[in-house]
Amino acid sequence: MSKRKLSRQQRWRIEKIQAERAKRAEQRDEQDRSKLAAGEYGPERTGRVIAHFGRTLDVQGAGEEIVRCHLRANLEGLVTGDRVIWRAAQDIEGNIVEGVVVARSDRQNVLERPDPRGQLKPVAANIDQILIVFAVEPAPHPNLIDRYLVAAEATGIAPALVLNKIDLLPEDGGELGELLARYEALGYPVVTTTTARAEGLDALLECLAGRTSVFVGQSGVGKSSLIDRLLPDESLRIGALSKDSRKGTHTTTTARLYRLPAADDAELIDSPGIREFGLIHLDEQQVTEGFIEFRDYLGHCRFRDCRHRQEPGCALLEAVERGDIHPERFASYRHIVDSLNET
Ligand SMILES: Nc1nc2c(ncn2[C@@H]2O[C@H](COP(=O)(O)OP(=O)(O)OP(=O)(O)O)[C@@H](O)[C@H]2O)c(=O)[nH]1
Ligand SMILES: [Zn+2]
Repeated sequence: MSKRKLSRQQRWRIEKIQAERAKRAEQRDEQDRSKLAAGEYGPERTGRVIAHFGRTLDVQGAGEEIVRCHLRANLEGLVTGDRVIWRAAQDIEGNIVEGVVVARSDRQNVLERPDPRGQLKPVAANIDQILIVFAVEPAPHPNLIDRYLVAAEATGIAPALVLNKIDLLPEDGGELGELLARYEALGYPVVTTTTARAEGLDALLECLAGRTSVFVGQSGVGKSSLIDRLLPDESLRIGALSKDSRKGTHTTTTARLYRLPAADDAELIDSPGIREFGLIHLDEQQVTEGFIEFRDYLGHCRFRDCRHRQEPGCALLEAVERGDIHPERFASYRHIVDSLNET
């Protein structure tokens, strides 16, 4: 009895909070509308979302300025990396004090991850490449690299492989050298790095230049260390935050975009959610198409519904037989497909 009463009370409270929140949003939107109508906001400008906190965003304009903006009520689901149209409010001296985002530009692509209820939610947009980081220690399992590659291929964002901790690599390159050569032969860019030497990041900087990248990869491979080295200047990182967002830094786990002026305006988007990206759920077709060297053969099996297991006339099995598809990649494909049914 008392339990029911309590839950009704709780429900009432939740409804009340939601109603208040909606009312506040409506009021702010009303204010924005009248300010926009009164010309209190300046002309439309383009910008990029570099961090977001609910309905509040940090937007970087064409210059270096970062402006705390809020959203028009009709705009939902903006994420870090989105390109937006915004308008600035200025104080009497002409300094931009805040802004309002009025529209979102079309996305080139979007990275998604499941929320706690298992529904896919966007976490970042307009990314040029996914850097899959692995290391000499802990040694990578080829399956895991393939899994990341498949997940990257499914997003349509170009993957590249980064082998870190090459200071721990034996002189002859060992097995990893062979593994890298295999991925290079498939056409994937491969970069080797170390945070232990001054010049260890040169190749990485080159690969980052002029583009927007995200780092993904298993724990302990050195993603944080690489990012620390790329953004050595603390102020550069904090520079990505406008004044009041600094207070709330630890309360947000959303993605953040960093600019690296030293590398031809390379951009990095980082967040714990993105780092776990390889572990998203995929279906069998996505996995099959995610092995890029299979693409030439798909559709050429004798049976249209071929599962590429032991069917006669399977174009993939024949390609493995001929040595056109590496047996380890094929084994890895099997392994990943089989694991789909376990989750
Ligand atoms: N020898 C060597 N060690 C490195 C290198 N880069 C990073 N490490 C070490 O590897 C360990 C893990 O590095 P992190 O940067 O925390 O790894 P991470 O990928 O960010 O891990 P998560 O935060 O768990 O995702 C640390 O002890 C680093 O000091 C490297 O190039 N060479
Ligand atoms: Zn087949």
